[in-house]
Amino acid sequence: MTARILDGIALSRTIRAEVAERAAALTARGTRPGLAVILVGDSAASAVYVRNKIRACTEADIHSVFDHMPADTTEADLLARIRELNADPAVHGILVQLPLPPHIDERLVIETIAPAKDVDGFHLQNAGGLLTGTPLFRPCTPYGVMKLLEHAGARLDGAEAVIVGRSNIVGKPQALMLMQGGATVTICHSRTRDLAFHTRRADILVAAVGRPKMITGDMIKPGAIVVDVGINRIEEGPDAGKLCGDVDFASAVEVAGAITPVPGGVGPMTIAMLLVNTVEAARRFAG
Ligand SMILES: Nc1nc2c(c(=O)[nH]1)N[C@@H](CN(C=O)c1ccc(C(=O)N[C@@H](CCC(=O)O)C(=O)O)cc1)CN2
Ligand SMILES: [Mg+2]
Repeated sequence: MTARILDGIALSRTIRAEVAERAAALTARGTRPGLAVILVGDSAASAVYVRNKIRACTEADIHSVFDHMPADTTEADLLARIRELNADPAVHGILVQLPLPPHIDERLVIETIAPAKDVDGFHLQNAGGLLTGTPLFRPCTPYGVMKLLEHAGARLDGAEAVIVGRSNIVGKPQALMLMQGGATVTICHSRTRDLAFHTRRADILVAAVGRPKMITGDMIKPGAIVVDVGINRIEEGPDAGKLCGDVDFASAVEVAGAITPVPGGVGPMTIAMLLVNTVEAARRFAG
């Protein structure tokens, strides 16, 4: 049996159209939603993601401010810019593209963003809010995964969910969201013994480990929903330059019940949920 493909491009389009309607309604009431995006340095991948975020804002008629700062920007200058944006009433969401150059303390940068404008959901107040069930904003990638699962009709209550990866921006918040949805959650990581033992038990398997094609079909329970968060560029061979996920799609698609592709799965949802959070920030600002 071949798995159903969970199309993140189609769902993200629907969500972005809804966001555009909400943004227009807020603008008509005097608050045009605004997002500030800061990119530090010259990473080609980050530049693509940031460009796509700005384009998505334009399409939804959300005001955007883009600051491209040089790679040698000092931490103090970056923090000063964030403080300016914190005070700017035309900006409701602030996003600093990660990763940052190594001389800048990522945690300090995130903690400098006003929690009410932290549309990435990375600030400690939002991370703590997610832990207790009341965040202002949820991190966009795991939030997008939840929307994909909802759209796929996935039953979370009582399901075995296994996440491979324990990052602050995907693995950990994903675990909390799935647990709050009623799933029994296991988080696997680089020190997990017998990874396949865990992944084969998963009704819902989320791969967010950053290792190309690491999850193969034999590691998947027949009929499982497989969500691939990985975005890896293939370095060599006939597919050099193409993207692949953390899941070996060719073998996984023969076993899973449903699966997200890479590209075209979780990635577009990340951007859609950023717009959702931005409009929500503006709605709260407008009261
Ligand atoms: N401040 C943040 N930094 C980073 C985040 C984040 O949510 N906030 N997440 C990732 C990168 N990311 C968003 O910033 C992101 C990555 C990939 C995609 C995407 O749409 N991918 C496409 C393929 C795009 C391509 O061709 O390269 C897909 O999967 O179809 C969107 C957002 C790290 N940094
Ligand atoms: Mg650093």
